[in-house]
Amino acid sequence: MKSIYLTGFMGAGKTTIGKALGEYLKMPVFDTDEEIEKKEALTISEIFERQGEAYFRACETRILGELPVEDTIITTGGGIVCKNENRKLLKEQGIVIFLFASEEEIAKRLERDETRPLLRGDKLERIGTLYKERLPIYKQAADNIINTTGKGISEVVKEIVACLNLQ
Ligand SMILES: Nc1ncnc2c1ncn2[C@@H]1O[C@H](COP(=O)(O)OP(=O)(O)OP(=O)(O)O)[C@@H](O)[C@H]1O
Ligand SMILES: O=C(O)C1=C[C@@H](O)[C@@H](O)[C@H](O)C1
Ligand SMILES: [Mg+2]
Repeated sequence: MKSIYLTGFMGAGKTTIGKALGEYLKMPVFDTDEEIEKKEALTISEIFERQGEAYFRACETRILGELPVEDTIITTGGGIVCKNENRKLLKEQGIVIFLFASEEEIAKRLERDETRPLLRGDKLERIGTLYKERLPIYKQAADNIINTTGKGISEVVKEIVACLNLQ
């Protein structure tokens, strides 16, 4: 089977759901953010501060080209779909599942988070701007959309399994 890519906004639950899905399906899971942090030996925030966003985006494209394209779950960074080159790689290499959550739910989930560099400053304003910009891109790049709003992790995992006909 082609690899499964989870996409969506920061806080959509890609990393959390991906790990649970991997356990459920007994499949290996890679998270592009975690892989980049390991490779660079820096946190995402440090990469943004020291090398800038453009460098981080180049790391994302490189890692997409290196991760397995079969029988693997790949949880992506929230901005991976912003580059046309990345959207092409996702479409060619795997099944793309967009984890949707409402803007209000995202704001609630990330209320106390300070790790995401793009949300520094007025967090609600940053979420609002990026959310509106990106929502059509996530939709356009997706093979399947799962609404996670108000749902628990195991419920979302079961919906993904059902939509992939893997049960
Ligand atoms: N379905 C859910 N219900 C409630 N909380 C959730 C759900 N999914 C994730 N969360 C919580 O939201 C927060 C962000 O989740 P997570 O880190 O998995 O998001 P992400 O999509 O990987 O974000 P990023 O794009 O920044 O990597 C975590 O605290 C997680 O526990
Ligand atoms: O939405 C984004 O652009 C980001 C999401 C995170 O997963 C990280 O990749 C980083 O914080 C940038
Ligand atoms: Mg994540």
